[in-house]
Amino acid sequence: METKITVIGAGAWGSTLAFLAEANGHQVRLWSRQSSSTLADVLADAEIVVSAVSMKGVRPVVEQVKSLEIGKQVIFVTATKGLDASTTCTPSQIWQAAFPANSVVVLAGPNLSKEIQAGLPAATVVGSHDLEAAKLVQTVFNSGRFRVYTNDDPLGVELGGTLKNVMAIAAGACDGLQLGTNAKAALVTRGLAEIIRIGNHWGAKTDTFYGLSGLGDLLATCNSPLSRNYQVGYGLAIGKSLTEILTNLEGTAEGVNTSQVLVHLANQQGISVPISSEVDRLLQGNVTPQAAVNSLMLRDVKPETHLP
Ligand SMILES: NC(=O)C1=CN([C@@H]2O[C@H](COP(=O)(O)OP(=O)(O)OC[C@H]3O[C@@H](n4cnc5c(N)ncnc54)[C@H](O)[C@@H]3O)[C@@H](O)[C@H]2O)C=CC1
Ligand SMILES: O=C(CO)COP(=O)(O)O
Repeated sequence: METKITVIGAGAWGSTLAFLAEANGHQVRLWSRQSSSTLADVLADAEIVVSAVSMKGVRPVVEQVKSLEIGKQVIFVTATKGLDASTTCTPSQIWQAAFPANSVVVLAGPNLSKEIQAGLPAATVVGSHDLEAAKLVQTVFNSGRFRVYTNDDPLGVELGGTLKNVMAIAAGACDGLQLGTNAKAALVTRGLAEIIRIGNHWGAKTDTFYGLSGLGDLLATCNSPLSRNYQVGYGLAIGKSLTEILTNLEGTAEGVNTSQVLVHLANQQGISVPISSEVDRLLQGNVTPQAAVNSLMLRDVKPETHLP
């Protein structure tokens, strides 16, 4: 059945999601700030609204959409991976607060857009408290090149995709410093433990982080030079400045903002986040990449668990 879909945000990810839905025979409208049509035009009679703007655009876009007449049956799908700098909310929390009567679905997974655009196979997760809405979104995007799973823990799906960006910066730095495969494996494994610790504290399920949107996305972005977050860490480790890296970066590296918001929140709430703290210090220019490694290696010894 053909569904009317509007994708907001025509960056790398929004364009890819629009392409995938269109390839499945749906009627897709792609909107960006540069579009000649208004948001009101492209949202008229939309059944599914997909938001793929970067984190800084979420609140302004939500405010614009809120000023329009949106029916309760419209499903919102959020594909942004970040935390709001001023409120620390996740994108789905912002959408749900603005549209309490609508279903909100989170889409996240190991989805480097350039690989998907090149026709390579990938899988993703759609998480929602409304499983019927998640199933509809699953059928809209699922295909032989893009396998879509459902999940009933949207917060876990969203936090997996968001927090791994911080670890991808660390992994890029690890490779930039040429620390080897053992170090990288240790970093990614302890990075997952840190993500689970934070996620549990905020109410997400442990199991979700072992899925595609957690471990899956962590593996993809920590191992691929296509990841913008990885590129940030790599660049810092080979001596580039953050300003220089971000100026030349193709698109958005959400982990830069996420690290800051996350570490601030974790300190307030007493959650132990050693890797994220070193990433944040590195991004702020308060530690060298090698000193950050030393600091992590020389922490007090402890049992192997995701608990603090
Ligand atoms: N590129 C990728 O491989 C993937 C990206 N993501 C996530 O999707 C989000 C977008 O990523 P990309 O498309 O790669 O970034 P991008 O930098 O290519 O595009 C960002 C888009 O957001 C729009 N935007 C920003 N502020 C706005 C505002 N105030 N109003 C309206 N639009 C605004 C920009 O115009 C642009 O179209 C990020 O949160 C990213 O983490 C998720 C999965 C894969
Ligand atoms: O989230 C992504 C892949 O799943 C994209 O990663 P980057 O934002 O680091 O490029």
